[in-house]
Amino acid sequence: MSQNLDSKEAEQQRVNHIRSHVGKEIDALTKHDQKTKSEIIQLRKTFWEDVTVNMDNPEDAAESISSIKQQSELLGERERTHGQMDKTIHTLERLKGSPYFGRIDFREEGQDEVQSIYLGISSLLDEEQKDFLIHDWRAPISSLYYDFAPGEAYYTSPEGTTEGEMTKKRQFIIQSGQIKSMFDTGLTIGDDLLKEVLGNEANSQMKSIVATIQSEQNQLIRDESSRYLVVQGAAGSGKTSAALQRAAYLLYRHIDTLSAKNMMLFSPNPLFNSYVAKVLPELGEDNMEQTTFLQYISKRLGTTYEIEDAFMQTEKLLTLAEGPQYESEVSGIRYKSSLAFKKMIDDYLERLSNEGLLFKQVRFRGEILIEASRISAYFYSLDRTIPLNNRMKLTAEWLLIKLTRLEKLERSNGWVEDEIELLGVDAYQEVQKEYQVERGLEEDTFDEAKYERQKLAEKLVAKQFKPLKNAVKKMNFIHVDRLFKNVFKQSHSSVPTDWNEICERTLEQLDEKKMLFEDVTPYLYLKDRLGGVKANHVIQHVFIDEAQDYSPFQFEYLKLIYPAANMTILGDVNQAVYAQSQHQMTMLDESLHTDKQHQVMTLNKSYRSTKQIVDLTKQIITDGDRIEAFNRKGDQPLVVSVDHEQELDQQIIQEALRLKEVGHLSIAIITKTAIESEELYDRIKDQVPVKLLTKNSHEFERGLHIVPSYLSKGIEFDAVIVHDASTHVYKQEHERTLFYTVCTRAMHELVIFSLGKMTTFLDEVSQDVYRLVRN
Ligand SMILES: Nc1ncnc2c1ncn2[C@@H]1O[C@H](COP(=O)(O)OP(=O)(O)OP(=O)(O)O)[C@@H](O)[C@H]1O
Repeated sequence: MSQNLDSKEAEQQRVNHIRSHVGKEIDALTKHDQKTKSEIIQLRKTFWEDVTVNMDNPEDAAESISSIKQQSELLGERERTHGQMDKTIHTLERLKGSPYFGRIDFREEGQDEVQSIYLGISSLLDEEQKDFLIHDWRAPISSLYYDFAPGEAYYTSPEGTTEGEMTKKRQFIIQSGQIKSMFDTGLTIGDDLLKEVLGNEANSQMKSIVATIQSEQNQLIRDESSRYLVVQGAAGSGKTSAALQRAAYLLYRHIDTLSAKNMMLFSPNPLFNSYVAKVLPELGEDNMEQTTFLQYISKRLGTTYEIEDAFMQTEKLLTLAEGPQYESEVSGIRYKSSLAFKKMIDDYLERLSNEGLLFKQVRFRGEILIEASRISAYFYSLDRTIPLNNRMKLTAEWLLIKLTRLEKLERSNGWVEDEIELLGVDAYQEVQKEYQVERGLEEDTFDEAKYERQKLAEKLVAKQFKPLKNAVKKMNFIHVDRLFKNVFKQSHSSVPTDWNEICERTLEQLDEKKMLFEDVTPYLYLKDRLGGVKANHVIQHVFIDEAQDYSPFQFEYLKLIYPAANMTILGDVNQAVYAQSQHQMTMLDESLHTDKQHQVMTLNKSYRSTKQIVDLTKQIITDGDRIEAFNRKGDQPLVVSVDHEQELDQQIIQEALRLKEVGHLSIAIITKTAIESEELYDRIKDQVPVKLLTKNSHEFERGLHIVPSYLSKGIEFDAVIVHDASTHVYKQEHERTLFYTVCTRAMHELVIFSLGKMTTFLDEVSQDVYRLVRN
């Protein structure tokens, strides 16, 4: 299509041409897809007719298995094609509605011709499959759009760096195939478009930012220079958004080797999981696997312990009054999250390598089959130069051989005979069938009754030994629980001053089969180092959002369980709300990321909130000067002080109704703790339609919500009402980050209430940036 495309009419014609092209592709693909679908239905219907099943002898059985395999491979292949086609049709449909969002004209150095490049969520070739009608936003050349204003520009690709001149940069808003607006810009990404996007009301689900990615975000999205990319970004700077775009970028770049199944996102809570769930599908990609640290550890720990989760821990600490108990609990949490504690466990493991390991007795039907001391003797008889976990594997193999021998002996024990008598008809029939098969092969040399007795005994004992063998395979013969307790019973070369109290509290909990959140990672670390790491080699890329909530110990542990993975680690030290991360080294700490494998980036520009909100929130934290607000205007935040609780409730309700009235679709009343949320909910639920969000909430819709502070992490609302920012609620220095996190959830309006005197965190904020109302 060579034409002068400067006018809106000409651009619209181009859009029409693309739409018709896409329409034809959709029709062709849909036809093809329908054919594939019918084939799948047919294959499923006739699956068993098309395979030959004959189990009469081993050769026939092998042939049958291969025939079933062939048939299921054929079906699998068709199903994959169908899935792929569905995905492509879906992407094409999106292209039909909005084919692209940007255009750049670029003249490569040494060339006369100016190329027009249109950027969309996926690439599209013309009829002859020669020229790109649309370039995928992730293509190397598309980087020009995000990184440069018109003028000299360059991009890098696997072939090297291409320099040239960008002669035009145009942005489009195209909806349902119509150009709603288009404008040329002299900037990197025009502020107008961004302003328009950011000015919209919040959605209950995050959207892709593909049309307005900022240059510094683009660096983050495309960086592949290191194994660990660490991003410290201010609240609302687009860390989560950019991380999801990055996932889409990596999937595009490594299409042959990387799929969504090879990626994992660790997010702060289940609510957040659903909040971000639409971004990748919107970009035409499958969602990666998502989990929270709690979900991961709960799966690993099973039900032996009642696990305290991070929310319970936070709730406990937030409700504890300042005093010695608080100090001592926090000190324990911090120590157990540190690399010093990891070193203590490493030293302990070193000692265990030579002595002190504890094993469980192997018991069967109430009797000891293998004494723990025998297992220990075997373990320590092995060559000590072999690493501990390998010796443990050898011990497990030895145990399995021993169990197999004992299983054979067990068959002639009296109980077996008794239980055979009690077996049902099915068991006898099964053995008789087997008898027929084997007799068929070996003629008449079989004594049927003897055969039956032997087989039944074999099966019966095998069934009962199976759990034992499985337990051995899972390394359950190691007494991890007692070994973990011993960490807190033994002396160590260097311990924190309040070590005795830490030990006492930990042992008390463990004895009650309760596991404190801060003990979970060290416990799993010890377990894995003893019994062999449960490493996941499938995951090639791990995204950790809200990384300020992870300790250095957790970082080391995640590296251990995802040994093949690169990591994108994103967070904001100013939003550290858990005890393990406040005024304490976190996974984000630069000192952990000094070698070549690590790349650290910083995002200081905040896009979520209006300039007026950022002007206030940046003054809450100590190093807020660095934060720059995107210039989007709104009302100054409102700070309202009231004297009585009932009055507070009424004013909150009125304010919520006002915010709704002015058109805000999602409004959150954020309390400090979950208890406060519940209490407030009970008090006002009959007066105003409101929903309560808890740690078990998996989704939220538009409307008015009450949510505790730490669950609002990572998400945003059109308007936020801070329930009570009085000095007795946000009082202690460590609650500053919590207060900052809460206030930064607001996009367009922020209202801060206080029952009585305001938190001192607001004393440091200039009164020019908010409106104060005293009742
Ligand atoms: N380049 C961009 N274009 C359009 N919107 C953007 C851009 N960058 C960020 N945003 C918007 O800003 C808001 C904040 O983004 P996001 O939640 O990714 O920030 P964050 O750094 O993860 O925030 P926090 O740490 O406070 O949770 C979102 O609404 C997002 O869509």
